[in-house]
Amino acid sequence: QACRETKVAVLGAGLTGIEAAKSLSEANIKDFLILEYNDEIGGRVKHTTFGKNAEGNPYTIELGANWVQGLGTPGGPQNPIWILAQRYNLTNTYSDYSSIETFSTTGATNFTELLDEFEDAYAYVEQDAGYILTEGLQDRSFRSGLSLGGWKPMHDAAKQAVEWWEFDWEYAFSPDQSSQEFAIVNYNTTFYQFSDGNNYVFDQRGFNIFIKGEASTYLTPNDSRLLLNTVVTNIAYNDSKVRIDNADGSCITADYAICTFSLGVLQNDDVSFTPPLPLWKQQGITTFDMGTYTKIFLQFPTNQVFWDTSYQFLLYADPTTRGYYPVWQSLDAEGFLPGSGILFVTVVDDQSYRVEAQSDEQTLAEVMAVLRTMYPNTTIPEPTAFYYPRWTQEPWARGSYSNWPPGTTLQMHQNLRANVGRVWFAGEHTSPEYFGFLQAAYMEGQEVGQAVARCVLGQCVPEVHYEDLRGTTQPGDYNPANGWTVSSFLTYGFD
Ligand SMILES: Cc1cc2nc3c(=O)[nH]c(=O)nc-3n(C[C@H](O)[C@H](O)[C@H](O)COP(=O)(O)OP(=O)(O)OC[C@H]3O[C@@H](n4cnc5c(N)ncnc54)[C@H](O)[C@@H]3O)c2cc1C
Repeated sequence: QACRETKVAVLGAGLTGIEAAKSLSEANIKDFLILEYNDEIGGRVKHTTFGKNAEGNPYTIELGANWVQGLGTPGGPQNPIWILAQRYNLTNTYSDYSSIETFSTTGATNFTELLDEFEDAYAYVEQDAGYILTEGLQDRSFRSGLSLGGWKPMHDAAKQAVEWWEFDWEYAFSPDQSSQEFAIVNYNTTFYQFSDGNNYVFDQRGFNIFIKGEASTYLTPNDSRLLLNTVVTNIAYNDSKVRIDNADGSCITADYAICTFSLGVLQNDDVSFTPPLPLWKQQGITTFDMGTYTKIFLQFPTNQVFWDTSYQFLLYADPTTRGYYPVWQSLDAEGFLPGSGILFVTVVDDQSYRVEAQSDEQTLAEVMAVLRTMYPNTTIPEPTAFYYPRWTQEPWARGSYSNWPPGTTLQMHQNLRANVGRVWFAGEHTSPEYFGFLQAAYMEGQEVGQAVARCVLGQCVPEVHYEDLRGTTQPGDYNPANGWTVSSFLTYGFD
């Protein structure tokens, strides 16, 4: 069977793929095809309908990305996602992390003073990470830094909850499982460079409207270059061509491919490569971690809302299990969806795997038991709607977003990022600075589109990779060849 031919096959229509094809288009390369597993563009920016409003119509809730993280300051650099959020008029509200009520097994219990204690230790970790980076020292775990900074939660449930809120809730992994150096880099490049604000998006058209908007700047409605419902199964490559085979038996031949599949998809062999990827590339893929972040949504009868709706966040300290239904968010709050009766709780990592493996009924029973512990003297009704996604079970995502384990280097990451001949790789996971965030996908998409456009125009510059890894990164290696574009010590946006 003859394969459909194109110059560039863009694999995946998440933010990275849509930005990559936009860059190709801007370089006047219009001969590309975008192949996408799902029936719409947007990837991990994904919503569903949930519950009912007063008129009986469903609400839209975000299952994946929910915040614009790090906005911008006047005169300072702007987060490109914040610019797009404004361009496409996304409905959003500032998340006020000081609007938090804390709970233990005896109900509301104020332990917010522990937040300051954690932040004192965090200041130590920041400084230590700075030494590691500027002196070319060995990276360690974030836990090691926190302990040296005097933060030792041990068996203190409240401290464990505070640590989870301050760390796991962002990285989807514990401090033990995370790089000290690169967790700080990741925080600084977004929140010190742009600004320390997070705005929660609850646009009823869905957050992915901005990605569709970006696509519409170069794709016509029903553009024949966008192939939805197309599941890639194999990527074959040699010195002159790439061939893509799909589950429906169709195939594409291209001069170049841009693979934007998530780290989880690459790690789980959902897509095979012929020949198998070289060892250095496989090492890059297996070294980094794919996290899972699960939001569990409940809607209660609006006349029986039992929590204090003046708070945005509720933090529960479970006495035995760290990360057991710890952070609750109220959407029934001023500036969000008042009167909605919607509350959601987030779990990550091993707790996510656990709830993914059990039935909705089992999870609901656990969630309700926790709520009844948090509000011991209150009658709590059963919810009228209940829903959560199972991210690791989605063959097109296999988790939520990537993280760097302890002891990592920029060179290890460059092996995850670098092209293998005519196959280029990009996604949130290929950004060494903004990994996990939408801005990572945006910038890496643009970058890879420009790089492949140069190839098509006969000026190809392959990306560097490293056959031998030596365990540390020397200061001069923090350069664009390794994907490093801004200093992680910029402080435009922090007060
Ligand atoms: C639960 C959750 C919460 C998050 N919260 C935030 C947040 O608040 N703020 C923030 O900035 N970021 C957040 N993120 C991260 C953000 O969503 C990602 O960084 C970003 O969407 C990644 O874009 P991408 O294009 O790199 O990957 P993706 O969006 O995964 O795009 C890859 C595309 O490839 C397609 N694909 C995969 N396999 C195949 C195949 N075999 N064949 C064809 N197509 C395939 C997929 O369907 C997908 O559309 C969150 C993510 C999750 C999951």
